[in-house]
Amino acid sequence: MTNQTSDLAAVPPASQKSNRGLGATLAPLRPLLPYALRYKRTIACAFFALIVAAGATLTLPLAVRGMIDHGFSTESAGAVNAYFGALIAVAATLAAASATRYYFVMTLGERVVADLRADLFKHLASLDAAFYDTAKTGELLSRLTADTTQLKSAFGSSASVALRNLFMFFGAIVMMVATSPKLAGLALAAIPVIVLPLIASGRAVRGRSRHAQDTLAHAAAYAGENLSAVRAMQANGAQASTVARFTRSVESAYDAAQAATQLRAFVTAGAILVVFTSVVGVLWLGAQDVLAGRMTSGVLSQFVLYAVLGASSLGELSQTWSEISAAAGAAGRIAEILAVEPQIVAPAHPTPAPARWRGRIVFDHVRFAYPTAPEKLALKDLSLVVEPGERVALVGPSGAGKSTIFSLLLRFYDVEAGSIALDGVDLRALDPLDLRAAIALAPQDPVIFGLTVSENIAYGREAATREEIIAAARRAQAHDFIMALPKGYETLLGERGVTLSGGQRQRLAIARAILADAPVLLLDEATSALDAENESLVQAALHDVMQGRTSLVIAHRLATVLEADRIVVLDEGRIVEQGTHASLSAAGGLYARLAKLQFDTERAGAAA
Ligand SMILES: Nc1ncnc2c1ncn2[C@@H]1O[C@H](COP(=O)(O)OP(=O)(O)OP(=O)(O)O)[C@@H](O)[C@H]1O
Repeated sequence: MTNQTSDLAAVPPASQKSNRGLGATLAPLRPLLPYALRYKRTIACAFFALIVAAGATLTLPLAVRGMIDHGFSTESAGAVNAYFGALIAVAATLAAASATRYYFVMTLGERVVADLRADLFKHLASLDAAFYDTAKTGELLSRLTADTTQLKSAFGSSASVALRNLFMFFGAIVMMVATSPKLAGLALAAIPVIVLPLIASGRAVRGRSRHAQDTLAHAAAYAGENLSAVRAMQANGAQASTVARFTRSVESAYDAAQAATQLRAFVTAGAILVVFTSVVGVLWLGAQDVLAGRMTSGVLSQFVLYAVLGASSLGELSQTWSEISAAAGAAGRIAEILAVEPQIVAPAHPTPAPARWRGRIVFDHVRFAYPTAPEKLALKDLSLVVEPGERVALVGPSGAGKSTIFSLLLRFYDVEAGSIALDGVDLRALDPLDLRAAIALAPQDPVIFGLTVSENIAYGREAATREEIIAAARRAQAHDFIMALPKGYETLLGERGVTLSGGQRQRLAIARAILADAPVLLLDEATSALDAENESLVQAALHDVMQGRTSLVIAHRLATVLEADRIVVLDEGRIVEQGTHASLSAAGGLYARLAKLQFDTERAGAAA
């Protein structure tokens, strides 16, 4: 199979859509709405708390005014206590409402993101081989984790901060008008002067920070890819160049972020200057009114407090706006993945699987090209019948199409022309789950998961009992080495556990296949030479697992081809010869040449 090469330069340019309006920016968040709407009660509680908190904040200036106008005068000394008491009450309400809002809003964010992550992974698991031929796992992982985390902050804190400030802003304006229509009119006239440049610069900031985010995501994907293949990187001596390339992309992410930060710094300075100049200007006018006796100092204080509340809400709004639009970007990326339709799905009315398959496989004039290389046929008009219980060895030079036969049988891809049938049922008429349950696969380099030995053997068959697992391991000649591991069947394998040798991994995969007890066995023999002991153990295990099953083996060993009922020789996507080892050797064709090359070396290797 081909490996996807990674290249930072090949990454598509960041989506630069900085000139979008409010609706367009928020549109990508819409698919997430159903997730939030599942929790209507939480939303209602958060909303209620939000209104109470905003209301409490807005009454503060009223209390302050009363305090200034009446609290300090000797004739109403008793009012002092009342006003201060009221202030405390307002503060207590504010505290309780803010805490409640925080709790419900954060809960909602966590809940929505947990649901979304689960759905996204379920969706990713359903996508087919063609999708993964081109997808970058690093980027998918970053969408599953980083993008959803960004959404959490949007759904949680940012949305609630934005809503609170929106409430506060309009509340403050209403109260300003109520306090002094004249001053309010003046202050409102200043708003466009403040807001318009803010909005314009906000767009620029957003564009730059999105660029920074995208650059960083690609750098992360690149790092992920290289770390997951760290041995290949080190073995090829590519450490220095990989590090240099990663450093370069991190630097360019820094530059992009720096550009956004600079712009934001200027915007902040400008905004503060304009806002405060306007407030001071209005205050000066108000002060004239107070001096002329047209207004009390308490009313002026109240007005100023509302103006400050309004202005700071506006400031916070502009800040959360950039966070929310970043989250909209993340939502857009997630929505893109959720929109990918799996190509290999069960038909509307799948043919039910029989209680027991016989295991007759028919390839009928199959033509197939991989979606990533549509012009290059991997199988050309291939026809092959494998009878129930027959053991067929597939032999052929590299790239002949042996693994492709396996992928098509497992229906990782659909054929372009012709058909494949199991016991007379076209694979496309079956539910892929039923089909795959009928097939056990032991690949050349079996994947060992970061689970215990017994969980690895029972992978995909969680219901298997301990006895069944041990019986399978015994038949696969794996029991003895497993018992020699530190914790036997409970030993943790994989990245954070014990590493197994090639022969041990093969036998574990064979145990997995035995436990699966499927009527069809697909086995890709390891090409790497095993030591004599492992070799004979693996052969014995294979002999056992092939009993009574239809077996297709990509054969690399003499012992395997000798044991096969039939050898099928493939070349360039076609069957060129069929027969037994003896007949094909005598025929002097491709098989004879391949066998001489490969098995002579094998004998020489065994003799050495
Ligand atoms: N995922 C893929 N995308 C595109 N082309 C592929 C893919 N996998 C295999 N091919 C191509 O299809 C052809 C058949 O490949 P296949 O892996 O079936 O050969 P093979 O006989 O199993 O070879 P080997 O013994 O080296 O594994 C080759 O030309 C290969 O480059």
